[in-house]
Amino acid sequence: MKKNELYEVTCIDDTNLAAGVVKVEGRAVFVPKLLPGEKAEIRIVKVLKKYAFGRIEHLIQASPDRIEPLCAYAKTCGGCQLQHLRYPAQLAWKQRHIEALFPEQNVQPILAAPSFSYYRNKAQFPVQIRNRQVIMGFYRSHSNDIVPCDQCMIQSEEINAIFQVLQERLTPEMAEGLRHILIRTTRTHQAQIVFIGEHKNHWKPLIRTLIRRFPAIQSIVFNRNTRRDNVILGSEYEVLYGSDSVIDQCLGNQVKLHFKSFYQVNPEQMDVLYQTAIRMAKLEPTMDVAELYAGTGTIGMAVSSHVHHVTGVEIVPEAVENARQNCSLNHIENCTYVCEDASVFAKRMAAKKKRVDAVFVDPPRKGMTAQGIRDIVTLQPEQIVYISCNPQTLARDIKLYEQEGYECKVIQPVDMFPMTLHVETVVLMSRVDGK
Ligand SMILES: C[S@@+](CC[C@H](N)C(=O)[O-])C[C@H]1O[C@@H](n2cnc3c(N)ncnc32)[C@H](O)[C@@H]1O
Repeated sequence: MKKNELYEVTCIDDTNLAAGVVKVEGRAVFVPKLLPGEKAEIRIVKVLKKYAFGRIEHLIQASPDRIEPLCAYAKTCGGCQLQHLRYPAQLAWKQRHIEALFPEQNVQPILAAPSFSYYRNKAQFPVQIRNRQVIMGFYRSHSNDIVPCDQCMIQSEEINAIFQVLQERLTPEMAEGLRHILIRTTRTHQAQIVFIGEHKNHWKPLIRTLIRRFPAIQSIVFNRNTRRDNVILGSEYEVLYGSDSVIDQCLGNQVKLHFKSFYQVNPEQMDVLYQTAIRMAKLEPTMDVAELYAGTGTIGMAVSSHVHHVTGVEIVPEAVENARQNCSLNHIENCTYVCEDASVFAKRMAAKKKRVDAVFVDPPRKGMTAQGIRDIVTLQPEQIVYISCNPQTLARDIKLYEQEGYECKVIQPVDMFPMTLHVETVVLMSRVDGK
């Protein structure tokens, strides 16, 4: 097999990155977006020792699950990977991949999102200047090239509208030193814009236009980031209009959100996710609960009415401040928030012999460390509810919990991210008796 050769193939399987798998001369070839059962002519683009990569030249026989993507940029933009699949087929794809990762477990049918377009409340647009022109959009897959686009079909309509004005008005002088523009919108019709870059520019006329056109804007911030890595936000910032936060609503609670605080990106499915987690845990009014990786306290606040006390732990100081403010905004008196590493907190609580009946953990994509899991286990909670946005790290971590004396009762996938490969999963684990 050589680069550039053409082959007629039938797709026999697919990977968790939505690449079809075909066999050519006994060797596996991975072909992005080719679906199982499809016949296609493919061109070999890269040959390695044990496998190769190809791309679809033309489809000979398309799957009934295939559709023409709704988004004009689906072929070039790396943001969505499943636009070529009907929504029910996207759900089936996610279900199949989760079941393959957890073959022995009780995996429930995935909870579908009520809408598969315009659902996201936060976008981070990279900004570059090319040939004296400002380029904004999303990254091409596996690249730092920006695919310029004037709208995104998974971002909220408000984000698209603000983005369009920024595209019209942002001159190369204004964009000099800028790296990203973050836009966040809320269900309460508030909006926030964060200009992220090395230095401020003359943005006053642009800001005047934005706030005149969009009364929803409550917060415009400049965030200085001079780092050379791919971390988007820097530490220093200056409020240019309004405040550094917006206020949203989640399950009847007001949620103050600093621009540095994490918040779920699909608000409708956020409610479903948290309700699922609360329903799974058998909560009782006498229970003391820990909420690890708490963000702005959204889970803890929703849990608080079912239990005696919630202690939340979060490492980002602004999010901890939000969690505390959110409890006062909502007159919740049985939640306490601590700014600390989750596993240091667990170790400290175990040393104090603090009783914890149930633990909610919701770590970032990289999941937990083995030591973090051992530290949580030293608290010996009856139940652990693990919320994860990365099934691979979740599968790894569940094995560690099982080795530490917990059993996995139920796994509930929730589709938080239609059109993309990503999926959120809630798992209930309980302590095996006698350990
Ligand atoms: C996936 S978010 C979940 C936040 C929150 N539960 C929610 O649903 O909005 C993970 C959170 O963990 C926090 N975090 C990351 N590393 C941490 C650590 N070592 N200890 C405590 N919190 C951490 C992040 O700042 C982020 O707020």
